[in-house]
Amino acid sequence: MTEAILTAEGVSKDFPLPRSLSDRLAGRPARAVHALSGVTLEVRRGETLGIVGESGCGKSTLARCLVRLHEVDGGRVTYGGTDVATLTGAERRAFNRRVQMIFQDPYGSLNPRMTVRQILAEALSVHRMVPTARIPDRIAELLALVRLPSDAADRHPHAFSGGQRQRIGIARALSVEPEVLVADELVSALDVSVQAQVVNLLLELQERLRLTVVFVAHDLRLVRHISHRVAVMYLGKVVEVAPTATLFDDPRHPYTQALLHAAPSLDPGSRSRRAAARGELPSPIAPPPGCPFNTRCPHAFDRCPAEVPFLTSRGPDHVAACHLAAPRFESAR
Ligand SMILES: Nc1ncnc2c1ncn2[C@@H]1O[C@H](COP(=O)(O)OP(=O)(O)OP(=O)(O)O)[C@@H](O)[C@H]1O
Repeated sequence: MTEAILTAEGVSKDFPLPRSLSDRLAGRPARAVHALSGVTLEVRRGETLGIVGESGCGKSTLARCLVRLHEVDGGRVTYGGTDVATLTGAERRAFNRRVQMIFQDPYGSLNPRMTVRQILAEALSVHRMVPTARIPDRIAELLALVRLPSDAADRHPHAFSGGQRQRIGIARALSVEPEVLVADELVSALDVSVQAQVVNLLLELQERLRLTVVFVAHDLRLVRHISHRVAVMYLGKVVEVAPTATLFDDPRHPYTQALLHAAPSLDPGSRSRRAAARGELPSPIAPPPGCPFNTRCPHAFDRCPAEVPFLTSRGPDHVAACHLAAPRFESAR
């Protein structure tokens, strides 16, 4: 089995809510959005790990914790076995270089006043990736790597289409020779035809450069196409992780089953999305006790609201957090 390069171990992240005057006068305690509650997940060297789940389940928060854009409130994130919260100075800079995030919105992350050459030169110089004299050649190599023409270097981001801007974002991330790319909804804002091109480019780069990729998306078709393994999140928790084919052919968690059932048809023109399960998604401010899915689960029984299910083995490399047919005495992960 491949080594874990990046891990979340019991990671929790809360976002405190502003306390109103009436709350304070009434002595009501401060409340918070529990975006992540005890998330445990490993990212293995050289794999593409897909992370899926309904809007608001904590995918982006987890991605940001993995690259340390958020500090965690509980648990820890490790990189190469070291708690990333303990990294300072040169070690922190090395982590920032080796673990890169690519964002959904290239408008927001590419400086509109800089040319592509300036954007890439800045990334190359900040981390002193190549001698100054080598920068022009390296920029040409990076543009070729993401299949942009060499004259792209002297244009500004607004001169490009959405898909091309995402290629610039990928080139910038690759300029610092990362080990891990965390892509958060990389292609959600793009047209379906362009999505496939950018995802196929990422797939090719992942294999060619032996990158480790965390691919956060709500589009199950894309996740299935690109991922070696898939983690399913619900209300701030990971509820199932399995190799891609296993997850899609033999989902064990009732939430995963509902999510796959509700997925839009494989017709690429169809972007319709149904709710993944009956009933309302509970508020992450007050998640239900026990299994987070118990209020919507068609199989819930008395143990479900009473006891939090841990991830337990369901087959080779396959875990799910569900009391149904869960081996009772298996150790919690
Ligand atoms: N900076 C923040 N401040 C307050 N609440 C936040 C913040 N970031 C996320 N949240 C809340 O945390 C919860 C999880 O959000 P997150 O964006 O991680 O989910 P997501 O699965 O990525 O959703 P989406 O697919 O819509 O991006 C949501 O209830 C969200 O409103």
